[in-house]
Amino acid sequence: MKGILLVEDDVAFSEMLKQFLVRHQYVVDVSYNIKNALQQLEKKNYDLIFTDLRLPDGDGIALLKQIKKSKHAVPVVLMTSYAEVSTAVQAMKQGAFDYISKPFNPSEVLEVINNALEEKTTSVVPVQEKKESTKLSTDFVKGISSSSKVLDEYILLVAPINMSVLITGESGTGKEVVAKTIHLKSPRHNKPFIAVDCGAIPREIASSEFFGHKKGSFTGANEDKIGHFESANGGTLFLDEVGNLTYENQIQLLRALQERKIKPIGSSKEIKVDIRLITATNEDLLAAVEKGDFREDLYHRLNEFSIKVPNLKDRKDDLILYADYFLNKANQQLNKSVIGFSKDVLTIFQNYQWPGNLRELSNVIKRATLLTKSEIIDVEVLPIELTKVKESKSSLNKFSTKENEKALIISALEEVGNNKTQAAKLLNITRKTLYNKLKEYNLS
Ligand SMILES: Nc1ncnc2c1ncn2[C@@H]1O[C@H](COP(=O)(O)OP(=O)(O)OP(=O)(O)O)[C@@H](O)[C@H]1O
Repeated sequence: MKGILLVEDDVAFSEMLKQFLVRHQYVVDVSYNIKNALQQLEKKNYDLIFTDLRLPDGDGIALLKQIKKSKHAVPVVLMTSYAEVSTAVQAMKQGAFDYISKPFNPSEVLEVINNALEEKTTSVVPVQEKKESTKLSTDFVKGISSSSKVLDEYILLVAPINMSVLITGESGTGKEVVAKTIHLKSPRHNKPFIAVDCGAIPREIASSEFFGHKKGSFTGANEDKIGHFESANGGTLFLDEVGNLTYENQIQLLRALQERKIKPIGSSKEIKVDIRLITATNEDLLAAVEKGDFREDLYHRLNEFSIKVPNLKDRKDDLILYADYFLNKANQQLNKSVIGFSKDVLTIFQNYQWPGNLRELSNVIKRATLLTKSEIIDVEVLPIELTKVKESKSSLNKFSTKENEKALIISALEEVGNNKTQAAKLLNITRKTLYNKLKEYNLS
């Protein structure tokens, strides 16, 4: 029987989930905090870890990082509330297998577990091998749509020039891939490319993360630490989610960029640094400047050249190209040999809005590749949000009276366990519109 470690401090909830998993033939241990979870992991080998994002002595991402550092290649699934989904997406970048939002849908829990366990047994790339590979690769696939062509042109134009580049675009459009490609096409390509997620750094340690510190300079500084600026020296520093920097960090960043020098915390010596800065955001930074949340001088310093990465829904000509690319990648990762997509699947792909952009496409294809038992990916292995949107949309067109709209909203809410965000997605309307309609129809 497969063993699962459940890390969750809500005792009632963890007990309920444990019972559910035990009923499905898993052996389950529960830890209520990170410390205990790490002790458990020392004692026993688990097949899967299910961890809450918020724990009394840290967050699930800290636990994830520790596990990834250790020799156990155990998949980690994060449990989040809906408000934390963007953090969970970041966690997946750090190596989490998947995340699942509370309240849970039982079949979703079992599906995620099956995927994670299957992935563990079919994975063909040993974790160790991945870690040791230091060569940076981007796997940048050039699109064929007109907006992709403009994107490629801009990348080639700016790469050789030492300008700061601000990359904008929705989440999952490929901003980090664009940043790496610029670095690889620049004269700095043999030097480090350091990517930092500004949204994931706790504000108390941000200065030390950027500029480093000396041993003993503050409680917990047990050894000297090199900051990201110094690590990126000679190369490129990529700051993702730059809009999340605190005002204080913005000032420090601006100073470092202007003076081209940094001083680690607790050190009296300044260090010269030569970095090229690339930043990315999915927020409207100009609006943040207008509101006074982001410094205007820093904005101009970062935005010497800007590149907007288009949404997937605006480059539908590229869709099949990327779908094929992600299918090949999934085949390699999962040791499968799926050859393509059914016609219906391609139609659904073309009609879907892809709010999660290329990342969502990649995830959908990976899951479908894993689930499919035939050589062709067909509709039944697509996640519900893709297939239901089609149905809901067509029924929305058929029924335009208020009564039917009300019925449609009720059925969408029932389908997603009353979760408003998911229901709005299903109905293809914004959450705000959904709330307005709930009020209008007295459906609280
Ligand atoms: N041009 C591309 N060629 C191949 N794969 C791509 C391309 N663009 C994006 N991807 C893939 O899509 C996924 C999302 O890309 P990436 O992480 O760069 O997006 P992002 O815009 O930085 O996301 P976020 O805003 O959440 O940080 C990754 O798996 C990436 O490998």
